[in-house]
Order: sequence, then structure tokens, then C-alpha cells
Amino acid sequence: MTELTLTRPDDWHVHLRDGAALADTCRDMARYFGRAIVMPNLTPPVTTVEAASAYRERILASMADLPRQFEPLMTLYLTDQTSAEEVRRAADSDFVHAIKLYPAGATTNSAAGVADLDSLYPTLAAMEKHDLPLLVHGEVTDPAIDIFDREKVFIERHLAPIVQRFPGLRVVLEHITTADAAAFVGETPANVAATITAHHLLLNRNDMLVGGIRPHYYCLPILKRNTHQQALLAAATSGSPKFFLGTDSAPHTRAAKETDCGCAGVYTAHAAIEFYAEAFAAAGALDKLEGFAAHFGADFYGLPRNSERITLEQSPWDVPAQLPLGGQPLTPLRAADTVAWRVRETGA
Ligand SMILES: NC(=O)N[C@@H](CC(=O)O)C(=O)O
Ligand SMILES: [Zn+2]
Ligand SMILES: [Zn+2]
Repeated sequence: MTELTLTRPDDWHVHLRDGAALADTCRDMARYFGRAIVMPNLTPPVTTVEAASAYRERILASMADLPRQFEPLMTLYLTDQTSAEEVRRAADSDFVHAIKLYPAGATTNSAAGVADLDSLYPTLAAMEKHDLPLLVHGEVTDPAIDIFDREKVFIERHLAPIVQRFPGLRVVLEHITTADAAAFVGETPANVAATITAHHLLLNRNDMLVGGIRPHYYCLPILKRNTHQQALLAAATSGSPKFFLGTDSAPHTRAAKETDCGCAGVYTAHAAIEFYAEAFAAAGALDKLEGFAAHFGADFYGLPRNSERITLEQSPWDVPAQLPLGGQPLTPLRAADTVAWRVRETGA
């Protein structure tokens, strides 16, 4: 297969950032995605429906001059203070689609995240009642737990009890990176799903650490060994509706990545659907891309599938060495290198 026409895809996990960066992140997202679940980890975080509304307006304003726009689907950032009343307001709004749980200190801008998961159970009960999905950065922050084990331990200590206690709560385990996560999600009922990034399908920790350290591959959850990469590929190409596309495109300036203590995050929005096409084609499963990229996420969120279609073709193109991020240089995935697939046309 050297060509594939599919329903316009959506991105169910992206970081657009704010301010001057929005023009760049939104331009890249609007290339081919129909919609995107927008992460709330700004500084300060997006913790209220009111703040989400204002953020959405800034996103839309940044796209005013683009030939096509994508629809931003907003999320709230769960804190120890999130009230059942705010959950109801979010569920009643037509633009907040989920609430995101960051364990405090687990990742970029998560300092305001949740310190005590058990005390949140009343909030989770409200989310279950109002049918508002819980999105999870699934890593423990316990300093005793090795960074490569933090996802697996989070599932055992926190996610399994939540899923057990709230059987009606829709849960997305975001950016899964391990065979353990794929197995857990695979075994749970249909209300539990997972997103998978392109970079976790294309890379493993050897790519990051052998022959020199590549800071632009550093993200959280951190890249794991190749057996986990293979398990993610198997899950993504399985045809199971529990696994769908979430780029976790997470831009940081080159200066913030190439420094003594570099930020976590890989930027993929400039070539996202093309990267997934590479991964699926290499696995001999291009026929499974449409469900993963364009059907299963919409179905899970209870939104209509997109009606337009795009065509991918095997045809290499070059990624620039640098892209702009609000006026600062950013090093994107595959910088100064080639992407094997491109989108040839979009149409009805
Ligand atoms: N994935 C990352 O490595 N970084 C994300 C945060 C996140 O999704 O955990 C970011 O906001 O930079
Ligand atoms: Zn995360
Ligand atoms: Zn993320």
C-alpha cells in the first residue's frame, strides 16, 4: 500500500501552549486534524470552565487567518480544590469535554496537580454522575519508584482502584508507554481507553540513549525498551476501539530542551498524521490507521466522526532543522530529516 484515503483524523491529546506560541501550534494542528483535545497545563493551569472558555477564545483567535481551522475541545485541570459544582458546570458546557488528572510533580506544569488521590473521590463521583471523562497522566511521583516503572506502578496503586470504584466513569489513560498499560486497558470494560503517541510508536529508549543522548526525544512518560514499543504497536494496530490517536505534541523551545535540566516533551504537530502513517506502514497495518486516527476517539467521546477525508501517500519530504515557537527556535521531531508519508489532498 502506497496510498491511503481516510476520514479526517482528530488528535485526542495535544499541548497548544498559550500567547505567541498559539499561532505556531495551531497552524500545525490545523493542517489536517479536525478536532483536538487541548491539555490544560498552562501556567496558571486551566481549572475552571470560565478559564477554559477564555483559553478557547485565544485559540480560535490565533486561527482566524488560517485557510482551515480545527475545533479545540477543552479540558479542565483537576486539583485538590476541584468542586462537584465545577464538574457540573463543565458537563453542562458544550466545549469542556474532559478533566485531566496530573499527579502533582509528575510532568511539565503539574505542580498544581493532585497530591492526594483518595481525597478526590467525591469529585470523581461527580464526574461519573455527569459522564465527564477523566484523562490521566498515569505516573506515580514516589521518589522510590524508578522512572521506567512509574506508569506500571500508577496503574497498580491508583488507576485499578479508580476503575474498580467508579465503573461508570469514562477514563483515558493518556500517552501509554508500556506493555503493562496496553494489557490493563485491553482487559478493562469499554469505558476505559488509552491514547498512544506517534513518537512512542516510532522510538524506544535506545533511540534516545545509544550513541549519544538526544534531548529532543526526552518526554514523559519516558521512552521505554523496545518490547514495550512493540506492545504499543500491537495495541495501536489491533483494531480495538480502546486505543486511539493522541500525539501529546508538547513543544518546548530548543533552549529549554538543550540545557543542564531539559524539559520533557516532543513536538510532532508539524507532521503528526504522517508519523503515524510511517509507524502503521512499517507494521504492515496501514488499513488499521483510519479506526485509530479518525473513528475510535470520536466514538469514545460521544462525538460524531468527521465527514471529510484526506489522502496519505508514500512520498518523502524534508522537515526543517528548526521551527518557530512564539518567536523562539524549536527542534521538531525528525528535524533536518525526512518523513516518508505526506498528505496529498483534502476533500469531501
Ligand atoms: N509529555 C511531556 O513530556 N510533556 C508534556 C506534559 C505531559 O503530557 O505529560 C508537556 O506539557 O510538556
Ligand atoms: Zn502527560
Ligand atoms: Zn501531554
